[in-house]
Amino acid sequence: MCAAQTKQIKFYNPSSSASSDSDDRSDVTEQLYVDPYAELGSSNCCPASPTTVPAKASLESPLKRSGRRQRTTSIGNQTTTANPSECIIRANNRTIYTAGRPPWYNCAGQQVEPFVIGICGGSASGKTTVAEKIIESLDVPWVTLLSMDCFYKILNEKQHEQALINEYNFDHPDAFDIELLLDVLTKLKEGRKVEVPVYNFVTHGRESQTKTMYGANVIIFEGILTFHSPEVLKLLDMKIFVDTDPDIRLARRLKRDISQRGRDLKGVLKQYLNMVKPSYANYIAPTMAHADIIVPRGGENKVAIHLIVQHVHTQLQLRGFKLRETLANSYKDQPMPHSLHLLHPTPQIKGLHTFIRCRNTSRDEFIFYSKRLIRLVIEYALSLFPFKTTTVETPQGVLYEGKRMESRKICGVSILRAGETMEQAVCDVCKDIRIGKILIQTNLKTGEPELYYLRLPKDIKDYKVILMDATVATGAAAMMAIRVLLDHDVPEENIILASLLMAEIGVHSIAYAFPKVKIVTSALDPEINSKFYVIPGIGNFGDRYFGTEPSDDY
Ligand SMILES: Nc1ncnc2c1ncn2[C@@H]1O[C@H](COP(=O)(O)OP(=O)(O)O)[C@@H](O)[C@H]1O
Ligand SMILES: Nc1ccn([C@@H]2O[C@H](COP(=O)(O)O)[C@@H](O)[C@H]2O)c(=O)n1
Repeated sequence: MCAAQTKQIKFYNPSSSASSDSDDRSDVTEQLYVDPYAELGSSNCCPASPTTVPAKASLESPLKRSGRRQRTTSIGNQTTTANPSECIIRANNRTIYTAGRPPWYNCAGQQVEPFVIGICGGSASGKTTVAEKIIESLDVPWVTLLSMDCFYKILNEKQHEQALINEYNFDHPDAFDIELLLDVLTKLKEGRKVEVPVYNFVTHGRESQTKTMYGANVIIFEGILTFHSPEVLKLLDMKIFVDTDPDIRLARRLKRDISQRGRDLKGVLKQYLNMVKPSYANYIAPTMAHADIIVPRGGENKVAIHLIVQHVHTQLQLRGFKLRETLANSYKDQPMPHSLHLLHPTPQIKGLHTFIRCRNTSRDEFIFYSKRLIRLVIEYALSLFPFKTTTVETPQGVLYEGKRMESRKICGVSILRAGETMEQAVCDVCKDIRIGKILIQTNLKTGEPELYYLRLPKDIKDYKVILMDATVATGAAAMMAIRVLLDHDVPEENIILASLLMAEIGVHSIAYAFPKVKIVTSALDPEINSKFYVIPGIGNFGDRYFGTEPSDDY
């Protein structure tokens, strides 16, 4: 194939490889993650499926079922997806699969601003290579690489003809759609969703599809004129200029443009001498003055990369990334929030808890008594939705003043896998309910929750949502799920979090970050242990319910 090279946004998540207990990931050493909402199938709703899928299937199947675990092609040293809508899964010649997205908000549930690094330098100076080296050494989850090339303007017919004979100046600032670029970068910095154009160097045009992208912990923005616009400069937290000898740049460019961008020797030289070289002198080299760091020799300059990485780590530390740990150590001895709705601890409720908490309870009994409790929790949750007064006539011809739920648009969203055990109850009590699923797993290396899979009704913002998880410890996973719902425009006050058992700390964390979310549970436990299990607790609810081997000691 003539390398129809598209430079596009890339998503990196190198840290989560160790965490994954799903999929055949023995060869996973570095993972890339694509926008969870757009890429992992947020648009479709699965019909109400009151299933209790066995644990392993439940964990493995979402990615496989969605058919998104696909290979990519590697062009030159670039990583490109065969189809831009697929996940990017190859880097450094190692096969990788989609991974989870770590928290993108702080303990208060607010978005944390990403750290934005701008990399500037002449064409083929090694900007992309430096960016990739930084990402490799950073070992930080959720890093995004965005190229300025995505923002080349769409050419008119005349300009396109000029481009084909190497007479269009792609190195002039006017060649870029700065307005769009500013809009995208600003939104990304705010953690908002953006559509980024995908550029094709062979056709000199944009691909028909765009790439959906959300904010990240670190965004690297690279391009020949990244320091040209004063507005863009203001968005950059760190500015790096890659300074490589012009002869080396020309040699690399010749090789690359001929092998990857469908050019010939004569054309590359003509474009270089008439436009690339003068533009470098006029517009690119002068912006070196804005740089915080100048990196001679590009990607091979290990000392410079090391210093950059150290600085980024310090900055990330300041932004606060240890969410679960922070949550676990907050809110000690605080009064319980008003948003908490605890089932009255009647002897019956206590009796059910006694069964499910006892370590000797058989699996059959555990399921039976859990289901009874779950049903009570769900009924209680439903009672918190708004009701209106209504009058009906009884068979005796007498009027009865009753209540009806104001809206029948209810959606149950389970946090997989334990939350899935609550779907049956919600389907039993709500006719025509929609069901969504969110798979969040803990990264065993970082201890943080990570978002792996998402399936929500397209119009979820119009629904009242019962978010279900069997147990809540620090509240980190529930917070992530709530954040996802908010990002899908579900009003906070329309969310009820329903859980069998919660740790007090988890209730505080959720209530502090999302005070309008109602929290319903059948029991509150006072503590969590160092592994973030609720104490006294029920053990690992998923393992006991699905009969799987304990995934960890608790
Ligand atoms: N230090 C290096 N030694 C040899 N080749 C390099 C080096 N850095 C980059 N290259 C090659 O030069 C070309 C341009 O590098 P790239 O990082 O894509 O530059 P830019 O993003 O500035 O255009 C690529 O083909 C890349 O493999
Ligand atoms: N249709 C196009 C668009 C851009 N170019 C050249 O690409 C260079 C920027 O990309 P780098 O990866 O080298 O930074 C720039 O110098 C343009 O001349 C092109 O040839 N055709």
